[in-house]
Amino acid sequence: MSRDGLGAERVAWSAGGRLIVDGVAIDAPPGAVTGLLGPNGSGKTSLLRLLAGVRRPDDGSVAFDGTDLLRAAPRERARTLALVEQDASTDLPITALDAVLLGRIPHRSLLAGPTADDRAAARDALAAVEAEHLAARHVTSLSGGERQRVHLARALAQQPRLLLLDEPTNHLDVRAQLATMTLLRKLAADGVTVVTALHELTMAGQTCDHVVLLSQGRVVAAGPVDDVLVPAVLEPVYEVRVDVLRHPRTGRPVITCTES
Ligand SMILES: Nc1ncnc2c1ncn2[C@@H]1O[C@H](COP(=O)(O)OP(=O)(O)OP(=O)(O)O)[C@@H](O)[C@H]1O
Repeated sequence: MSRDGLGAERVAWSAGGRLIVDGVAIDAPPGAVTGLLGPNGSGKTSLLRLLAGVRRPDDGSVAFDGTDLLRAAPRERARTLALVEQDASTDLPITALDAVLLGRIPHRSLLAGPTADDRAAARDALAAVEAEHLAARHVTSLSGGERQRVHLARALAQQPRLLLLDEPTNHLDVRAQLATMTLLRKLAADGVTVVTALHELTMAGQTCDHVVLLSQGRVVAAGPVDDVLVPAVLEPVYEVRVDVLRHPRTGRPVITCTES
């Protein structure tokens, strides 16, 4: 496969005797933010873990910039992609700076400690998520939102070409949510391929270029936000009444949901 960005085909994974991810195909181009949407249990987290190589699919292929990610060595994969997991927890008694420095490991020789460049990259990553002030704090003492920023910083320090995120804003206050989505847009503008699971449909409408909508482990719609974030597509999947308004300044979709 030779196209740029992420290309997954026929990805399937079963667990507990059930097909959880059912023949999923995804195309996520570089320079774009692709949103992964779908109701609870539709398979977003499972799919992200398969794409990241945390789990191995039972079937299908996952390629990035023409390289087969499923066959890539773990270190090569860690230099290519970073996954920001939902509610990732760390019980290690390490500081936030040390947690972010973990993101530098794929970039240095196995036995070497962090270099001055690694420390600078880690501090830059903490600054990018407005968490410099947390550098010396133990991660176990951080709030949910603070921890979420540190996990994102760890992924940024990894300097991935493919960034996969699982609901990266679910613990963040409104300002931090907006800052995170602005950061994702900036990373995409710098050429990173960004794929993020989201629950907030309006946030997806304001931030994403493309969206992939999952239901019961299958892709039920994929394409530009204006094609997918429409009542005819969303209502049967979420089983709510959907109205799509236009944001007065951005012109992008604002989605309101009411009980059907
Ligand atoms: N290891 C597992 N064993 C059995 N079932 C699993 C396993 N992992 C996930 N599932 C099931 O697969 C389905 C999809 O789960 P997944 O976490 O991928 O959904 P999701 O779309 O991320 O959901 P949410 O929006 O609630 O985070 C769920 O029904 C879940 O219970």
